[in-house]
Amino acid sequence: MGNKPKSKSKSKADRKERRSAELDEISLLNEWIESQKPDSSSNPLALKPLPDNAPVGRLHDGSFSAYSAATKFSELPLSKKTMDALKKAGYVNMTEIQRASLPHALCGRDVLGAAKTGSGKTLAFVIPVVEKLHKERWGPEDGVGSIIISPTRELAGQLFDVLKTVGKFHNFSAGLLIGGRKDVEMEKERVNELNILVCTPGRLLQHMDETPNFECSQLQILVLDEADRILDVGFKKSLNAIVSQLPKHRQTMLFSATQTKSVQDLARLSLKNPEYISVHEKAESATPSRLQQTVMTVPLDQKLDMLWSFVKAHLNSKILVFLSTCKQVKFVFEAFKKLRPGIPLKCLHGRMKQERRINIYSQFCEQRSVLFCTDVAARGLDFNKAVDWVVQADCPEDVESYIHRVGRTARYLSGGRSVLFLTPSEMKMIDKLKAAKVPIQVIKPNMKRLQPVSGLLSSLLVKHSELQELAAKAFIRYMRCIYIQKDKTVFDVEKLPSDEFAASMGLPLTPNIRFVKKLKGKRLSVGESSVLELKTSGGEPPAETKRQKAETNKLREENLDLPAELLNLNDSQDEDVEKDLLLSKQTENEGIEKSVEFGDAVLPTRISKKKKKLKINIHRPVGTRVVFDEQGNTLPPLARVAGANNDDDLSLLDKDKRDEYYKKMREELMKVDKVDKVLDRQRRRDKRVKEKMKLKRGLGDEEEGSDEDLSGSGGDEGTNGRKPKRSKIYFNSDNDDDDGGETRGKKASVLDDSISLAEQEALALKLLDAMHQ
Ligand SMILES: Nc1ncnc2c1ncn2[C@@H]1O[C@H](COP(=O)(O)OP(=O)(O)OP(=O)(O)O)[C@@H](O)[C@H]1O
Repeated sequence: MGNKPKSKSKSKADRKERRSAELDEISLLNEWIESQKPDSSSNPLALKPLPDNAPVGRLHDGSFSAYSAATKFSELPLSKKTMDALKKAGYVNMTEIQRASLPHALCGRDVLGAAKTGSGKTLAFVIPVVEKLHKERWGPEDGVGSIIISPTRELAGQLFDVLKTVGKFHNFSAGLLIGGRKDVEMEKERVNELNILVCTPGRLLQHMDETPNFECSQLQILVLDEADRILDVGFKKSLNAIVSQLPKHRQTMLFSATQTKSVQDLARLSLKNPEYISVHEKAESATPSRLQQTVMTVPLDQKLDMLWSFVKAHLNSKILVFLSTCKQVKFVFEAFKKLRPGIPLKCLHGRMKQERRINIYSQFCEQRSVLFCTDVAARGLDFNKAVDWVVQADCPEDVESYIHRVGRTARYLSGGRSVLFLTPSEMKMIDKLKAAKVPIQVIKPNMKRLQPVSGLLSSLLVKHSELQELAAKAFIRYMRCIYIQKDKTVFDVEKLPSDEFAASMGLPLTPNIRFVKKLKGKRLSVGESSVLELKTSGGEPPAETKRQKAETNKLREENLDLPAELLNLNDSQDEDVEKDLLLSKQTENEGIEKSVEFGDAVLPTRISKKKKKLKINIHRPVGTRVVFDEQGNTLPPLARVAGANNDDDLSLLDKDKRDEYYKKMREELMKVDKVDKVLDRQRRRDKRVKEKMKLKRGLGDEEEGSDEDLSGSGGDEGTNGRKPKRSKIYFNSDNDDDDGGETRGKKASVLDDSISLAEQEALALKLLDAMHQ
């Protein structure tokens, strides 16, 4: 007891001491930052440039110098708490991007950081985020001080982990806000208490729109990881909406391996004289030097054979396989899984439930396996540094996409390998990669070792109808994806051998691809001479016609306004991307309708060919009713009820006639309603009578101790004075409907004895006939 006050005062003194040390540290940091401010006497906006390779450093007397060549974190003006956390995590030496950007970021400047994949960009922005709040002595009551935005949920989760590592000894509260999590209500209750948010754009916007009192007016730092992707058209609307709710006076940092320099983009974020730090701009290659990259030509109809052979030849590796659409990922995963290659297979795409996505992601981090994925896994993910191979089975949509995909291997100091499959019509991609300083080696596959898989797939598809459906959908989505690609010098859907491709997937017939037919039709209608002209001039692939281009652009715009993952374009990104949050009801419906038009993923069986296809107008306003006639033609609303046809459009009738018509309709409906009510009463009365009779019969049986055993399971169950099972009573009583309430025994005998099997069959056929008429 006596010791208590003593220890209390001791701990109080300790706290006081720690606090004063912290304040000293903060004032030292502020001093340093002050010393870094632009010279106000000359040009107030000019930034003091740091010389190459000369970030700040800590001098022997403990003060900071702007221009000493710091290579270790310990030489930076960082708080002790951050330093301790970095030390604990084993981070000692800085990577190039960290050395170059941290000094700028720590003194509050806006930063545009670019560095190769796997080079440590995450720490380059997480450290300043934590340090800024520490310096401002941020507390729980101060609300949201920093926001880090990521394009995908998995990446957001990963960034959150790094934040937890760096902020381990700080007292900030941080939250991971991503779509697909069910606890949004709980999130809403607690989000106002958070100091640092790591989020995807959709979820952040949801909180901005829906959470009472949620505000970010005190925001100090905004970070966009994979900035070029977030500034892309797919996130345009949500990002604009987010930025409009943030204070203009803040520090903003953008990081990516493929950084944007677009003035428009930067203007959208109101960056103030940002420091553009691109540490590898002068490097020989745009990709990590420890990455061996190869490319080979694979005809489309041999792609699956090649992929299967590759997987079979690398059973002890961790392999990431990129495909362009969710449906393909699903199909290849399901089909290969059934063929049991001898290595665990997994799949990851944006249409999976969030929980499963997280599980798959962490399983793949731990286990040697093959992960089939869309571009949802292309950016930022750091699968425990140990992916051996990145296989791009489908060509990426552009060079940036390629760089991010291959960047999932050869991270930090480790090595890795990648292979890109290109169809003969996509070979232009090689020139583009080389022009962007991607050192890629063209190799020839050893065809002798190719293990054809198409035959196996055919028999699988015969056995599993759901797989056949999936194959058809995957086929159509792939063709559609090529059709809407922007870069027509690489992607030309007309050059693809569609029949052979369908056959290689094991499909018995080529699914109907309406948009390709349309395209071909249009090409022909342009006139042979102009097509010939285009073909002969200069060996370049024929350019798009104006109309075609307009159509493709329209499709892309319509599609890209929605999150790409939702549309399965390249399914990129969260594509998440936050489909449930970003879409207004209208766009959501439009998306569905569009997929009706594109995705007629029906196997062209004889039956479906005969059917006349329904034409659904995708541009009709949401909520309008469409009525189809027997042939599948659309009729004006209520026309069917009125017995009207297309020519007799109600909208053309004048007001009086229309009113009269509606009056007549109302009267008719009231009559029908009356009849319905009478019938319903009758039906209910019958039911009650039947139930009463059943009950009576049941009691009678019990009283009589009937030996009758309808279950046919022997006398014991029926004769022990026990009540027969209710289900049995109901089974027999159903037949009472036809019989007008005859006794159970009699009914049973009617069914069993009085009609022969042949008679029963004839009766059933008659009934069926009557139903079809
Ligand atoms: N200073 C460091 N010392 C040791 N390891 C580091 C250091 N900085 C980063 N790393 C490690 O390097 C790996 C890659 O880092 P990070 O994920 O930040 O790369 P990135 O540049 O953001 O890549 P991407 O462009 O693909 O998003 C991570 O495993 C990280 O832990």
